[in-house]
Amino acid sequence: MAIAEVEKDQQDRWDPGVHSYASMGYYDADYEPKDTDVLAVFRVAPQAGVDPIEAAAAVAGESSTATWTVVWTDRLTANTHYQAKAYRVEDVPGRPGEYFAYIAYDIDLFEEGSIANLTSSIIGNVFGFKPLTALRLEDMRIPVAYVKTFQGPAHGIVMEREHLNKYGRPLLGATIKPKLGLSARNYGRVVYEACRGGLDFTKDDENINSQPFMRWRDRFLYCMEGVNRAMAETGEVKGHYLNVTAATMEEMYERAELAKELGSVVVMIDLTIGYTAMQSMAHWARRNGVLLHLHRAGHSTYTRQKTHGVSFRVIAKWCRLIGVDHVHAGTVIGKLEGDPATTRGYYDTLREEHIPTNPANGIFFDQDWASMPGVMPVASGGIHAGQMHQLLDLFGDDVILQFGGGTIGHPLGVAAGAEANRVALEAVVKARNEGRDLLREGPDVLRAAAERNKPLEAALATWGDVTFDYTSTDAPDAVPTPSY
Ligand SMILES: O=C(COP(=O)(O)O)[C@H](O)[C@H](O)COP(=O)(O)O
Ligand SMILES: [Mg+2]
Repeated sequence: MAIAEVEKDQQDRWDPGVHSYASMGYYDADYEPKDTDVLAVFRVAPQAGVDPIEAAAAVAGESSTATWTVVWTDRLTANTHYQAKAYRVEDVPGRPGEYFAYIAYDIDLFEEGSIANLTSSIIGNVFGFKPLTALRLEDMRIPVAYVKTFQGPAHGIVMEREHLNKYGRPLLGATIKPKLGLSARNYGRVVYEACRGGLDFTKDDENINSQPFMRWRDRFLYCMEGVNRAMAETGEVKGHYLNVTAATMEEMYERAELAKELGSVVVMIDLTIGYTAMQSMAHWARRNGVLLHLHRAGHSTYTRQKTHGVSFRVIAKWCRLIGVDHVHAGTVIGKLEGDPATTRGYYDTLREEHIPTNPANGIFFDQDWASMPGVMPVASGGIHAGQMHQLLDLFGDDVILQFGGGTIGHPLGVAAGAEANRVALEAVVKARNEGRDLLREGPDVLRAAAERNKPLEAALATWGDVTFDYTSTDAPDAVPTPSY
């Protein structure tokens, strides 16, 4: 069924049959969004011949109350109240055939504190709608009234630093490699070496759960042995993100309980477990005083392409509401996708209290978090000590810098790899605090530190020139600041 054309649709709103979504009230250019509305901006690519306004109205309709034909039961409801309204439709600069559709949803459409419910509306059916060739959810404004119905981060950045007693610098971590195949005792040895060498955290990889080569209970025991020995030696709080991702909630709770009993300061989940499971684990983490790390496993399948899917800035917002303490948010300079401006937008979304509209960073709406604590972003994926000055310049202090290969691949061993990262970090933080220009002087600062530290010297010699220079797939469009 083709969607009817707006201008030809002269039927009465309640005549049976198929009307344009616009004429049914899902487009209203005069609508003034209320402070309590949930707002969304979609990138809409209509099929040839489909009017962009009607496409936007269809997105509003299919993501709120509408179906393809008039239904008389609408008249049993306050239908104009419940209808989402597309209130602005604009060309995307430089991208013919793509439009930004701004849509307002009344807060009454959503269950309090439920990302499952929010997403079943906003990204429920509409991405498969035939009149569109592609659709992308670019950004959302979550109104304070709705923010207040969510728990938010189990602890947040401030409390995490207090638990760990670590201030004034980024935290350091490493993902244990190889990703799969190590036995539990060897795995625990890597944890110990990396933590005693100077890292704050080590981490299970996203696909480490409970496989035949290493069952979860054995992993937990040997990892915590490594963490405890490293804490005793260094006098610092250390942690290993014990991944509790499993097939059922019951199994995840069982694993998390053992992690807590063994004294772990942190547990980990993967995005693949789904929003409801993430929320359950965030509540568990708050109740039990254990930090919650989230690996965004799988996100690139729907975040990376500019024309279809969901921007990671929206996923970041959902994660803050859900209540994780850490989430991977990109490195810009590492092995995985990350446009600098777009990535900055993710970091702001996770950490700041109030984020103003900023099209240069892909931020379409003002977002007020109403004192909800910030999430610690994690920069991870193909980074090494030779980039420490760039990482500090890009992300500042409230970030976890994770070097998996860049610790465990060190030619002098795992502890040396960790030490190289810690020495590099402390050298660039000191230089920054002395007012030196990190981007210009960073390489000299690192070289000077390497003269007094063999592990850093070896790290720079091994990886100093390694970069991943590829074109980003998701740079922001040149959008003028909206004035909704
Ligand atoms: O295993 C790694 C990194 O290993 P290494 O440090 O050896 O490259 C993580 O899974 C990625 O960082 C995920 O990507 P993102 O952080 O972008 O979600
Ligand atoms: Mg990984």
